[in-house]
Amino acid sequence: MLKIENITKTYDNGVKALNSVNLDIPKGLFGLLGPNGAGKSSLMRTIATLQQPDTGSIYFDEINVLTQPNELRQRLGYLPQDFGVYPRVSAYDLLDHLAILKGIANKGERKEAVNGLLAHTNLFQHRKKAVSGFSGGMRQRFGIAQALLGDPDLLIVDEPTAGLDPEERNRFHNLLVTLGEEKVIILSTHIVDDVSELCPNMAVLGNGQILLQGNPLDITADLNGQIWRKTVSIDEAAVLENTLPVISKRLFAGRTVLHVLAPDAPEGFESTPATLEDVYFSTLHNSRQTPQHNSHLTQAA
Ligand SMILES: Nc1ncnc2c1ncn2[C@@H]1O[C@H](COP(=O)(O)OP(=O)(O)OP(=O)(O)O)[C@@H](O)[C@H]1O
Repeated sequence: MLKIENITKTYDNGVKALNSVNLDIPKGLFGLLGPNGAGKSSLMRTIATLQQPDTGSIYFDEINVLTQPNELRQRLGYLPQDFGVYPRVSAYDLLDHLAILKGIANKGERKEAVNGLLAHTNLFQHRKKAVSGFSGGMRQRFGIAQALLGDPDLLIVDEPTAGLDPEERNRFHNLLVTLGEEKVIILSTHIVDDVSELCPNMAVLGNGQILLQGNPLDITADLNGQIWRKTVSIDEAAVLENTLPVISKRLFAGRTVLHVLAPDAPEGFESTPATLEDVYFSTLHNSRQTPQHNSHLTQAA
């Protein structure tokens, strides 16, 4: 269990990236969802002991993450958002090199670990190819392979599926689900489907604050009966946006589909089942309307 309490971080330029963040993260896949600039990477880097917060504490089981960073690193695997190491050396050699850096000194043990991880991430048949020639999906799977060196029980993956094609994304999801059976995995993303497909627990981070947390099914069910849909022209959408609480606007077959959050149906709108995307957009919408009252949106996990 990872316990995050009252984490706050203001950078030297005055940006308050994290504002009293509290989270309890159990074993399994945990989705941390938020728009660009919400503070996800700041939180991931703090948990990964790469930067210190101004206030607060983080415990992973009995380890005090902020005062015992080396102990945490022994149990941590991290795939950063900008894992940019793609040299012209083979996947096997690069992973072997990273295994040495991770402290796996014994040659036989290292060979077993490296081959095992390449097989686990479906890269064994590509082990002799240069990582620089890998596709986006293969690179991300290689990134996971390096994060899994030393068999960590806390795994942090920051925006891992951005830029992957649907097949690669699916394969990557299946890999995460298998790993989630025995580890705490934090998946930081701005892609709602990543969370709805994978995570039994999640939180929404906006403007450095936890706006909502819980089980995706439960928090989605809470909105049922309050989401209304209408397909309109672009001009009509602009008018309705000024008069109704529109939480999302997306294109479908060249037309605009509006979703509105309201207790009763606005004229011409029909009921539609709530989705996690509705939850996400309505949470962000509400926090923008009343930024000073964000705390009332937080639900118990
Ligand atoms: N080292 C830094 N120095 C100053 N400001 C920073 C630094 N790192 C991040 N920020 C700012 O802190 C805020 C949160 O950024 P962060 O990268 O944590 O968000 P994010 O949710 O991961 O978004 P993204 O997906 O765009 O990276 C942003 O306003 C960003 O510009």
